[in-house]
Amino acid sequence: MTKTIVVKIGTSSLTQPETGQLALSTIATLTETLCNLRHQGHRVILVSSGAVGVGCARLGLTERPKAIALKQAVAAVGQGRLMRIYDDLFSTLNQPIAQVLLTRADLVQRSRYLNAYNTFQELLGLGVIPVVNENDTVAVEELKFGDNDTLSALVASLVEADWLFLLTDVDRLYSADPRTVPDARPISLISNMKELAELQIQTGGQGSQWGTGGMVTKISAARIAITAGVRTVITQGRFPRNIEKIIQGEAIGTHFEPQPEPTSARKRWIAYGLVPTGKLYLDDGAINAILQAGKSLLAAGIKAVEGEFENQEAVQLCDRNGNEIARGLVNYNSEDLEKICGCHSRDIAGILGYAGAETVIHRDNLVLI
Ligand SMILES: Nc1ncnc2c1ncn2[C@@H]1O[C@H](COP(=O)(O)OP(=O)(O)O)[C@@H](O)[C@H]1O
Ligand SMILES: N[C@@H](CCC(=O)OP(=O)(O)O)C(=O)O
Repeated sequence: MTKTIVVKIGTSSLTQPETGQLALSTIATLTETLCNLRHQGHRVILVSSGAVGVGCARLGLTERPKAIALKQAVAAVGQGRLMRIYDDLFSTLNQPIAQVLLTRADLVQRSRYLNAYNTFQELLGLGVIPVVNENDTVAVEELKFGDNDTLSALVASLVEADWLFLLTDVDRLYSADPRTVPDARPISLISNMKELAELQIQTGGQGSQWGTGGMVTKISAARIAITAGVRTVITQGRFPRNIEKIIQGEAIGTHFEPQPEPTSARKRWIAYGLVPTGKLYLDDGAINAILQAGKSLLAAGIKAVEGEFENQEAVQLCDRNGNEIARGLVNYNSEDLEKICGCHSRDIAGILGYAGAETVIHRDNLVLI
């Protein structure tokens, strides 16, 4: 049966750790593997990091740049070279590819989100393998994916993929960073997010020298993907042929089982496509009503409002300690919400001088995180 498969490869797998030079044999094997998957009839998307790493190698820089403008310039150098290499290898195997560079803003606006969806569908329908990266050269700090783990999960969610493979430089997820904790326990399967929370995995710092997010962004990417019904696997990039073995049922890497009933596409867009612009702190009654009874959020349950936002923007809903429990689209801007928080719905019109919505966030616009 045709499956949609998203494969993300990180800089740590694409380059030699010692020299920063490209790991050509890995890239070639990855290319062959993805072509095999295409021949088996699957729809394939590659999310490839490496623009900054390859740009650095080209320019003789020995460290990942920290200054934003320099990083953006280096990415512009590296992205072209990266695509040339992919195009050479895929063309040798007669496989057409396409470059798709996205920024966060492309997924925030509903019309652009749907446009991106349509473009992916066309490319996949044409038998093309889209090669996706963040458009690092133009991305502005406030509207960035920041790491390609998140980007790949959002792409997998957008196209409703069956599989997301996060290829990295460790063979799987461990209870702690195996580089610093040698007796860390390997984890093969995570059946749901509650189980993940109970495992209390330590993720340490930033990841490898050239990587961006480390393990923490892979775990949050897995969370986004499984909510969309995408089975997610963290496995080693050095052995791309394992992708085929995993699809055939071999227990390699760490598997995150997809949520049995995926959240609807619109709610996923609210939860992960949009960038929240404020926070609402809720009392225990409101938290219960949302979590247990699936109710809408009323002004009476809001203890405090943080940030500046307009009506219909996305906000985070938090407990008293600031832990996020849900996201939603607000029916009031932050200024009005400050005035009515803690108040009964019947008093809103009197306080604001107009009859607004009865709910602050209607349950159709509210998603549990
Ligand atoms: N709990 C953990 N299990 C496995 N690896 C971990 C864990 N915590 C941190 N890491 C580190 O995450 C690194 C991979 O992240 P990163 O360097 O960002 O890779 P990539 O470039 O593939 O995105 C590993 O090299 C490992 O040292
Ligand atoms: N967009 C950046 C990669 C960002 C990123 O997430 O890198 P990595 O942690 O190596 O997957 C680049 O192409 O260099």
